[in-house]
Amino acid sequence: MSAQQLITAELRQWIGAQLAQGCSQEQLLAAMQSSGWDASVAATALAQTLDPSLVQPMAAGPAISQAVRDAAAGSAVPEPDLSGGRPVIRVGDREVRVLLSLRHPRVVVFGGLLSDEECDAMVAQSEARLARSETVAAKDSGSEVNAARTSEGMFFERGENELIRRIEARLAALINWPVDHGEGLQVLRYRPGAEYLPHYDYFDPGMSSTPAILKRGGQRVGTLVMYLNTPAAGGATIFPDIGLDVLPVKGNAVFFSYDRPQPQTLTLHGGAPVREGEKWVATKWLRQGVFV
Ligand SMILES: O=C(O)CCC(=O)C(=O)O
Ligand SMILES: [Fe+2]
Repeated sequence: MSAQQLITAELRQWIGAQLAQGCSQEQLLAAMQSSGWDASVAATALAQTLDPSLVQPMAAGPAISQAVRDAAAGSAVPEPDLSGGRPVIRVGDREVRVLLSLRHPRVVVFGGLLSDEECDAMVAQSEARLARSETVAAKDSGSEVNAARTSEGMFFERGENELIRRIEARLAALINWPVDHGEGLQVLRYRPGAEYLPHYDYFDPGMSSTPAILKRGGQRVGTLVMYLNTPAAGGATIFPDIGLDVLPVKGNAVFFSYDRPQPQTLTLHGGAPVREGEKWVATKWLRQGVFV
């Protein structure tokens, strides 16, 4: 059955009544989803109720919030140009290998994105700052303690130094997404036993903190996790919905994108426990707009 067949006049009337009673667009979407409506059908029904002239959910209507439009239509996302079918993409001075390409969810594994020297330099530059962040976290009665993530992390400022600028320019060319739409690179160090439990990288539309976060560049729509070393054992980046494990190999990277902040993107992922040695990654998160 098509989405339009499901969206009856009665459904739109009911949505209208909920809105009239003061229910927010986001609350209504969440309520419809939890009672079994497909997220994009629910968002389309809501968009059409708010603006009955809508033929396509993409059409802009002044009364429709950005979150609802994204849920209905899907956002633009970063995407490497693999159209030539070549196993190697030239970005600037570097040849990056395409090791795996999956359409849904959109996942691409790259080989040789970073040189060994670039990986070592990022580890060296972040190590001192990780040590400092440990001290802060310990003093500050655990505000940074997150049981789901047992790694330690730090952020580079975007464009912070020559190395970071060079890598950011390469990533932007690789996935066709402007440098200024990216957050600063985050480096994580996992010691043996450390892991990152499965999560989504987009901001949960139902959380009260999300609207303020979205003001700084919109939703996250893509992630690139770069491996700065090769752990002796364990530490794969896992995608439980699709049973994919990406083994960390120094200089390689896994990219994935998500056009809406919803589980149907199948982008649930985590870092499996490191069994032996350390694991170092640098993550670049891509936003819809300019990240400030
Ligand atoms: O460490 C990994 O493999 C995953 C990291 C991750 O999910 C993130 O940085 O958002
Ligand atoms: Fe993540």
